[in-house]
Order: sequence, then structure tokens, then C-alpha cells
Amino acid sequence: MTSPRSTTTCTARRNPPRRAREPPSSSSSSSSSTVAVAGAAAAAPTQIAPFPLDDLLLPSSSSSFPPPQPYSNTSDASLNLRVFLRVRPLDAAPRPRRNPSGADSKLLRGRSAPRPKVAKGKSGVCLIVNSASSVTLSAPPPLSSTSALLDSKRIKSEVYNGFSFVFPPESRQPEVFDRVMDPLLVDFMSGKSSLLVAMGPTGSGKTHTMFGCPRDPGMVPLALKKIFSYAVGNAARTTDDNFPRTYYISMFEIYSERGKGERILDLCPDGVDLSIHQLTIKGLREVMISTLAEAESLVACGMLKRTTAATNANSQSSRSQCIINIRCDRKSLLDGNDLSLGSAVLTIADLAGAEREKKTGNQGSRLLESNFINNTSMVFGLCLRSLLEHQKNPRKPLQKHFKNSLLTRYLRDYLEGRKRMTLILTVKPGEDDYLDTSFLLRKASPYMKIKYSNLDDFSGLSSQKRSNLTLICPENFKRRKLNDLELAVENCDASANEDSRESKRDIVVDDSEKLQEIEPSQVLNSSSESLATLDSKVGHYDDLYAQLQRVTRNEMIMRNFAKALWQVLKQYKQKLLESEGAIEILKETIGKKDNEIMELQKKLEELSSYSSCQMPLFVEEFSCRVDDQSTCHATRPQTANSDTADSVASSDSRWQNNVEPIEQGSKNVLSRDYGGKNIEFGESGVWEISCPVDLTESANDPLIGSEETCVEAEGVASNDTASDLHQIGHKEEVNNSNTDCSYSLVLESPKHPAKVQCSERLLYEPHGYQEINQEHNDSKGLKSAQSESMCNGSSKDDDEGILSLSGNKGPILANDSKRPLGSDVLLNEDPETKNEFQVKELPEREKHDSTSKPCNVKKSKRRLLPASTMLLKEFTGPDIDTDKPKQERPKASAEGTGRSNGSISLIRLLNALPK
Ligand SMILES: Nc1ncnc2c1ncn2[C@@H]1O[C@H](COP(=O)(O)OP(=O)(O)OP(=O)(O)O)[C@@H](O)[C@H]1O
Repeated sequence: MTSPRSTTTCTARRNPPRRAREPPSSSSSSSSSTVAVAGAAAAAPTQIAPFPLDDLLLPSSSSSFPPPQPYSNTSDASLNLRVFLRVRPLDAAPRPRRNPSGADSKLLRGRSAPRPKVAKGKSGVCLIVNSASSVTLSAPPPLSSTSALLDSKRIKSEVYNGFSFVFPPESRQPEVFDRVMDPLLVDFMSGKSSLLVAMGPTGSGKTHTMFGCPRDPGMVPLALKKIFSYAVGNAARTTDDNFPRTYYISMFEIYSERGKGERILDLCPDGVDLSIHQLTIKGLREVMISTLAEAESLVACGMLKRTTAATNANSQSSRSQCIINIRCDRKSLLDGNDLSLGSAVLTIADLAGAEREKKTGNQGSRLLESNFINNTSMVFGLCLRSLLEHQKNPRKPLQKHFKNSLLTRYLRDYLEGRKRMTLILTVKPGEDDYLDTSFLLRKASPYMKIKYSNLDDFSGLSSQKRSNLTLICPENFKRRKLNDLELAVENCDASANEDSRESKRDIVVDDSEKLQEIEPSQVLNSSSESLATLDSKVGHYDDLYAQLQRVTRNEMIMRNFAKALWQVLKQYKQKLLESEGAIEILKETIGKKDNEIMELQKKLEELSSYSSCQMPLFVEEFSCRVDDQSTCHATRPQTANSDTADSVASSDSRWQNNVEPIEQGSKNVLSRDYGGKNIEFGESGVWEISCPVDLTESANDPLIGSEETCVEAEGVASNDTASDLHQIGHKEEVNNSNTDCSYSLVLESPKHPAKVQCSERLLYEPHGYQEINQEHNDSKGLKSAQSESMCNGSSKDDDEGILSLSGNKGPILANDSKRPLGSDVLLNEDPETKNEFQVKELPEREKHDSTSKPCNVKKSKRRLLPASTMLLKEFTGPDIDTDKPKQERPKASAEGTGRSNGSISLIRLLNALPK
């Protein structure tokens, strides 16, 4: 093992301080004095004296600030990122010592300047401290009237609130330490890692705040002092819970050499260029420190090694981002086992300040350095801004800006909110610094809204893994390195601390025996190789982990999809079952209905057979009553090609049988039917069925129900399976005879031979029936015709010649053979066709006319003109306006019978007919 003291002996400043050109600002004197101090420090490379901490460190109790609280124990409000603001004195001359009689008083004697005060309203100042958490930034007054006009709309002053604390220019380092670093140290000692970053424009005092100078030490030396005072105190108190702590320091800087990309340099003595992989910096030396002196020497050595250069803005401007890690390793010595309980790392980052080319006057390589510095500052700010926006709106992804610079890659856990970070902003209050100060405050003040509410839970597996690796890798390297170093130390420095070496040799006793036979360089090489192998494995594990995450996510997606699909399928299955149930119910219903239909059909058949056998009433009623002796014919006399099949037998036995004489002398019912007879059509075509009727015999019969006489016909296919015959017309012809009428039906015959039954009824009922419903089924069970008449009972008043209607309900009986006076038939005197039922085929023209009126049996019901009206029209002329609406007709007859003139005339006419 080596000691920090030994590493300081080979100090060589890589970038020796150069004297800067005189900056234009008024702080030139202070700069030169600072350089003088720094030069003095560099002039004694062999031995770096420890910082005079004791006489400068103010006890917390003597400070006006309250005692420090660890951040982790504070209230919820303090869970935000803590942003401190430190205002550099306008004239940053070295401050007078509190105790001028101290050891270093010679350096400052005679050069002590009064502490610069920034008074409110004092000219030359753009930043005024309002309170402990607020400042006001005022734009400097314009230089000329023209620019005053241009700048008239510029914001004159801005107030920035919410800082964790604002350190005024006169504040001293211990005060800053108490406020900023002490709480971090408390957390650090209790095992929590944290980061302190100093940000600000060049020359604003970042390095001064972090490292200070021998007379005015900054946060790092003060923290080391506190750490070791704590360690000594605990050692004096025997043990610290049986958990002895071991501290290590590692330092490195990230810089850019002539703009050739970023590099990492180990700031420890004999440090070399390093590389970064993930969060691990390969080859970074970590030196164990056991005393304050060792630590201070190591830090001083690193500061001397850090790249600095003089610019117009800062005589010793940092040209790199410097990072110091102080690691505390706790071990358990219980049961004699050396078991690590984990490490906490306190990271302190002194960033190079953003700079303007105009101010720094940089050229060449310095200018390239400026670009690198500004770029790193910008990426750092972008990371924090992205974290803030992500926390404000979690739907916004956390941008991976950290990839754009080595510094942000190394500090990724802090920049993504997994570990606590504290910012200290340093600004210059001069008017010349207005732009830099304004830029910094505008950019960085919102960062105080970043929250650390879920520090413990937020670190996922990946983060945890990275953290472990970060801790493990240096530890492994350190162990191997320590073995090597210990061997070297054993050979060259036998008077070193034997106890310490012995204890460490015990830790690695097995390895050391082997390593004694190996050259140190070989050990180093093998260590580097092992580290490289480990790094590659880490990379491999990272890839595996990323793949695992992808697979897990895909699995979740597929699982959810399968669940949703399963639900849909279940719903469909349920619906299917319901449908099947409904189908079963319907099937049962259909079966029942089928049974009912079968029963009804059976009943119907029974009724049909009964009616054909027992009740010839229908046949009789639908028989053609041309006369008792005549026969009916269905003919086609007028067609050209009707020679062979013109005349069709129309008189069958049933027809003849059906034409039975009815009770003679009975005038109760008179029915005249066209139909009931079967006429067979041999060919398809349009046929006309006509029957002349002699009305002479029934001229004196009382007429009832004549107004509602209907004619229906139905074609029946010969095979009794289909009904294709259509009534497509209805002809009525009136001849100049009051005894003859001709009634025709125009039928369309199908291709198949068919039978036709047609009927027309005129009912006479002196004593009356009000309603007659008839239904006919032929012997083959086919419904053939239906006729319905409204009839009223009637009585004939011979004296008056008036047919009075009245009646009772009753069945219709068989008719007599008297020809009725058809209400809707016309008189025809044609002797040849008299009493013949003819079937004629219509000419083509008439076919078209007829077929254009679709007619089927069911629709053939129509309301005919009352027979009385037709007859009266014929005989009396148009005097009787029966077609007019009822309200336009005369209300009552002259006789006061309440009957219409038409009815009276009809009755008179009927009475006048020869019997
Ligand atoms: N609070 C202060 N009190 C006294 N002197 C200060 C204070 N802050 C800064 N200075 C002095 O100002 C000069 C510049 O400070 P410093 O080098 O720390 O600036 P910086 O921000 O680190 O600049 P850069 O980013 O260029 O490195 C130094 O000489 C330093 O001593």
C-alpha cells in the first residue's frame, strides 16, 4: 500500500499556471495576488503542507447559522434539489485572516484589503441579495442614449426566489460549509451517497468554493477535516458500532485536448489517462486515506495536476471538469469476518465555468477548450431540465442527454434523480457580468423544483445493478492494486506503518503469497485485463438485462392480449349457448304447431269428407243455375285454332247431380251461381267464361243482398297441387232485355289443365238473413271459392210495390231454380249463347289488357255496383245519380218511405216485370 504522502513526492504540474493577461475588470489586483498564492503553492512541489484548517474552521456553534441537519431527515420541502447561490465579492481580493498572527500571516501581511461590500444600489453591481433565499438581478444602465432607446423594452430587474440559501459576497467558507456540506457529510457518514456540484460562469468562484486556498480552504478540505475529526472521535470512543470505516479518495478530470474529444485523467499521483465504461472508469486509482494529512496531500497533488490556464476572465481558469470521490467503506468485524457492509460515496464536482469568447479572449486550443466546457455545461443543464420536465409531466420521457458527455454519463444516477444532488451556483455581481449571471440564474433556478421524493424506491433493478457495479469494480481493482502496492511498499519502505499493512495483508493473504512471485507490472497488467474482462461481462450483463426487460414486456403484452381474447371468446360462447337454447325452444314450438296443424288438417279432412258425403249444400249452392234442364259449357268458340279443343265438357256427373230441383214454391232464397262446376282447360291461355242468364223466371223474386254480390273464381291445377288459374277480368254485358243477362269471367289459364269454379250469388230472402258466409271445399279438399254477401231480410209490400228489408239470421238453404235478377249482370238477348256457360279465349289485345291487371283468387273480391242501380241506370237513364256521394243525393223519396228514388224505382220495375 502507498500513502498519499508518498504520491505527492512526484508532483509535476501538467499544465503549469500561466500568467494571464491583465483582465479588463477591476479585479486585476486580486487576480495577481491569487496567482501569487497559487504559484507559491506550486513552488514547493515536494511537500504540500496541509491546509490550516484548525484556525480557519469556524465552529458551527459560533456561526450565526443553525446547526446542520442531514438532508435525508429534513421535511418534505427539503426533498427538492437544494440549490445554493453564492455571490462572489466584486473585488475578490484575499480576505484578511481572522487571526493575523497565525502561521500563514506572512503571506497576507501587508496585503490585506478590506472585504468588498456589495451595497444595495451601489453602482457597478447588477445583483442584490434580498434575503436568505432571494436575489434581484438588475440590468446595467445603457451606455448611450441610442442603446437606451433600444433597451427601453428590456426587463429592468428580475427577482429569483426559492434558493436554499443565498450567500452574500461577504460570506465565508465555513459558513458555506455549514450550510452546504455539513448536511451532506452527515448523510455520507450514515451511508448515503451524495453529490455536490459547483456551477457558474468562469471566474465566479467555483474552484474557490470547492477547494479554496491554503488560507481559505473550501468544501473539500473542510469536509476531509470533518471526516477525520469524526473518525478520531469515534476511535477515541472505542468503536463505531463495531463498524470501522475506511476512507478512499479518487480524483480525476475530464478535459478536451485541442478539441480532440473528451479524455479522462487520473489526478492521483502517477495517474494515467482513463476510459469510461457505463458508470465505471477503467483504471481509476482509489487511494485509501487514513489520516487527514494524507488526504490533504492527495487533494493538493490532484489540484496541482489539474488542467488550468490563464484567460482574460480568470488568471487560473479551470479547463476541465474535476471530480473527487471520497468513499466510506464500512466493514463488519463480527465473528472475525471481514464483511463489507456497503459503501457511500461523496462526490464533489468542480465544473469548468461557461465562458464567452468575447470576455475570455481565448483563441486556438483555448477556444476549443471553451467549446468543450460550454458544451459540457449545456449537456449537464439539459439533463437536469429533462429530469424536471419528466417529473412535472411523467408522460414526457426522460431524455438521454447524459450520453452526450463523459461527465453526465458518469453522473447519470444523479442526473436521473436516483441519488441526491446539491447544486451551488456561483455568480459575479458586477455589471460586466450581468449576461453571465442572468444566463445562469435563468437556466439553473428552475432546477430547485426537481424532487427526490422517491429516492429509495426510484432506483430500479438496473440502477441498483449499476450502483453495485460502480462500487464493486473499484473495490476489486483496489484490492488487487493494494496487493501490488503493498509489496512495493514492503520492499522500499520498511518503516511504514506495520500495523496497517499487516491488517491489509491479512485481507488478501492468499493472493499476496502468489503475488510475491510475480512482478508488480505483471500484476498490474493482469489486473487491467481482469478489469477489462469484468467490464466486458458487465456490458454483456447489461445487454442481457435489456433483453430480459424486452422479453418481460412482450410477455406482459401477450398475456394481456390473451386475457382479452379469452374474455371475448367466453362472451361468444355464452351467446352461442343462449342461441342454442332459443333454437330448442323454437323447435319445440314448431313441433307443437305442426301437431296442431296436423290435427286441424285431420279435422278438415273429416269435415270435407263429411261435407262431400253428407252435405251437398255447397255444391248445390255453387252450381250453375242456368236452368234446371240446361247444361253448362266451357267453350272457346272464337279462336282460330280451337277446332279440336274448343268445346270442353262442362257438365260432369257431379254437376248434373248437383243440379237438383229445390223446393218448388219456396221463394225464400234465390241463388244464382256461376261456378261450382269444373271446367277443364286443355291449354294455357286466357279464357272467358260467360253465361247468359234468363231472368224472366225470377223477375218477381224479392232481392236481397244484391249490393254485395261477389264473384270469385279459382283455378285448380289438374293434379290438385297448385292453383294457377287467375281471374284477370270480369265482364258484364247488358242487353236490351230485362230478362237476360250475360255474365263473364275472364280467366288466365296456366300451362297445365285446370279446373275452374266460379260463382255469383244473388240472394232473395223475404224474411231475411243478415249475413251469409260461405265456404266451399271441393271433394278433393281444395278451397275453390268463397262468396260473401250482406243481406237483409226483406218483405214485399205488393200494394205499395215496395220491397221492405228486414230479417233474421239463419242458414242459407238450397235455392229454387228461379233465375235471380242479377244486380251486376247485364241483359243479353243472344239466343245462341243463352243459358250456355261459355269459355272463350280472348284475342291477344285483350290478353294484354287483362294481364296488365294482376288478379288472383283472393284479390278477386270486389264491390260490384248494386244491381238495382245498374238496372235503373239502364232503364231510366242518367237521372238517377247513384254514383254521386251520398250526401249529394236526395235524402228521402217523395213517398216519405225513407228509401231512395233508385230503390223505389227498382222495386216498381221489378213489380212490373212479367211473371
Ligand atoms: N468568495 C470569494 N472570496 C474571495 N475570493 C474569491 C471568491 N470567489 C472567487 N474568488 C477569487 O476569484 C478568482 C476566481 O475564482 P475561481 O478560480 O474559483 O473561479 P472559477 O469559477 O473556478 O473559474 P473557472 O471556471 O474559470 O475555473 C480566484 O482568484 C478566487 O480566489
